[in-house]
Amino acid sequence: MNGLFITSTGTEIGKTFVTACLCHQLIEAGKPVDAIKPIISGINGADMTGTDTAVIAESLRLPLDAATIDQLSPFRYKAPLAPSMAAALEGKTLDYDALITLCKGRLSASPFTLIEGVGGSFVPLTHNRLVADWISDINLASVLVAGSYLGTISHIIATAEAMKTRKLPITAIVISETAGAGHPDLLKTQEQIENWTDIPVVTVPRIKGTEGWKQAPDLLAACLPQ
Ligand SMILES: Nc1ncnc2c1ncn2[C@@H]1O[C@H](COP(=O)(O)OP(=O)(O)OP(=O)(O)O)[C@@H](O)[C@H]1O
Ligand SMILES: C[C@H](N)[C@H](N)CCCCCC(=O)O
Ligand SMILES: [Mg+2]
Repeated sequence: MNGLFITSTGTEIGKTFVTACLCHQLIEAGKPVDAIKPIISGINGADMTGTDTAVIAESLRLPLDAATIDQLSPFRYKAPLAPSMAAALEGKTLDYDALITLCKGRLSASPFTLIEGVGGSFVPLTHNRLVADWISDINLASVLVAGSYLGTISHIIATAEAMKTRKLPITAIVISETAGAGHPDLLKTQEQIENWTDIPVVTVPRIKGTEGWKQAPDLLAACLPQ
C-alpha cells in the first residue's frame, strides 16, 4: 500500500484534522509522507490561510506559498458546495481524467501519499462521477473519518456498507469527537461500530487549540496495518 484515501461520512467531520495527524505522526516517526487535497471548494480569493490546504501544508512542514498551493490543491472552487455544483457556478466542469492522472502521478512519485477527499464518500464531482469512483479509479484503501454526534452511527454503517458494496476497502474508522456538549459517549459509540462492522475503530477526543492534530493519540497502528 503506497497511500491512503481519507474519506468521511460527511463534510466538516475531521478529514483534514486526521490527514494532518497522520502526516505529523509519520514525520515524527521518521517515515516519508506526501499529502494532497486535490479538490477544495469554498475558496474565495488568493488567501488560503486557515484552509484545508494550509493545515496540510503546515503538517508537512511546507510553506504556504503559490507553488505549495498549486501542488496540494490544484482544483479550487469558490462556492462552499459539492464540486459538481461549485464548478457549474463558475461555468466549469471538473476535469475528472486530469484528477485521476494527478493522483496516480503523486502516488508513483512518493513512497507514501495521503489523499484527502472532499465532503463524504458519495459527493458528486461531476454529473457522472462520485468521490467513490475517484477512490476506485486510483485503487487506494480508505480511512473513514466520522463524527461523534447523535446520528453518526447510522451514517458510519451506511457509508461502510455502501463502500463495501463498491469493493472499496476501509483500513480503519476514525471517530473524531464532534464539538459541543451533549453528544453520546465517544467510547460507547465506538463499541456500537465495532459490533456492527468488522473494521478497526479508533477515537480521537476533541483537542483544544489551533494545532490539535499535533496532540492526537497514535493513529498509525490502526490506519496503516503492517
Ligand atoms: N478531534 C478534533 N479535535 C479538535 N478539532 C477537531 C477535531 N476533529 C475535527 N476538528 C476541527 O473541526 C473542524 C472540521 O474538521 P475538518 O476541517 O478536519 O473537517 P473535514 O472533514 O476535513 O471538512 P471538509 O469536508 O470541509 O474537508 C476543523 O476546525 C478541525 O480542526
Ligand atoms: C464546503 C465544504 N466544506 C466541502 N468542501 C464541500 C462539501 C460538499 C457536501 C455536499 C453534500 O454532501 O451535500
Ligand atoms: Mg477537509
